[in-house]
Amino acid sequence: MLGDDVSQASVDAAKNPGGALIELDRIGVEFDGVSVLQDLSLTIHRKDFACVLGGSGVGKTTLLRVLAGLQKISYGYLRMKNKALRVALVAQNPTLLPWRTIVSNVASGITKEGMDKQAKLQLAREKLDIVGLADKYGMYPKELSGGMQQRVAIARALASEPDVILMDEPFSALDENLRSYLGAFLLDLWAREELTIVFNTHSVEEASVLASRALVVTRDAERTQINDLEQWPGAYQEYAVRLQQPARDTYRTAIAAVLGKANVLMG
Ligand SMILES: Nc1ncnc2c1ncn2[C@@H]1O[C@H](COP(=O)(O)OP(=O)(O)OP(=O)(O)O)[C@@H](O)[C@H]1O
Repeated sequence: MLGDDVSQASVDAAKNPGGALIELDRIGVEFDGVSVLQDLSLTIHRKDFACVLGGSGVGKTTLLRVLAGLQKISYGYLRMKNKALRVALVAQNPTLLPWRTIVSNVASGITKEGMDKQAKLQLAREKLDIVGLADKYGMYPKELSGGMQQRVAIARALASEPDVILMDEPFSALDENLRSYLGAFLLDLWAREELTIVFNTHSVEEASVLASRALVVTRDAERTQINDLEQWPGAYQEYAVRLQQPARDTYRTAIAAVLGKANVLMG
């Protein structure tokens, strides 16, 4: 039994060596007096790959917008690890500028002050290399497939060198094969670059593969709750089994074999 805040804090620190980056403390969001999020608490830790599941309209996008600082909260507290914490958002559809080349689109995501154009383009090329589009710098969005365009959007998010990347159903508009491929790709990137990701999805399958933490949002008349999927009874339970480490490791080994980077994923 934990008697005080200090012992709770030390348990949390041991469980989450990455430390808390963003904390929502009993927050609420109302639109014209209608509650969308109520009394919701959530902590995002460094190196989380947190997948957020929940029915349509439960408030997942609103939650991401709160974490991104784009949506004002009506009450409660939002705490960031520090004022300089950077957050990037990747939307469901890659909103690239059609008249700009890929590298220029990625460079447009760079927020660091004092960088000249050449330095920005160099950084953009590096990010495109990371997402496997080194040979596409000079192309235009319409010349790329949907999956490639979404990788450009990910590169643009990476270019802002964010502490947290928020992704709102980023692969849901893509076909099943591409979706699996990009899921594997993102998992590899997360491990390699030590990213912190919050990822909204409708797919329990997708969450059970990607998540280091899978969260389920539910709401009743008084509260919006967000719980770890492992603790969630009922419909999600059968999937929770897949989140257990041996199954995840097996899956990752398979992905790693495909990507030829077993050492990275399993390291
Ligand atoms: N700007 C807004 N003004 C008024 N109501 C809004 C606004 N944005 C969202 N809502 C309402 O808030 C609720 C939650 O919307 P949100 O998009 O966050 O849900 P969601 O879980 O992401 O849904 P989906 O999975 O279908 O994308 C919905 O009822 C929506 O109509």
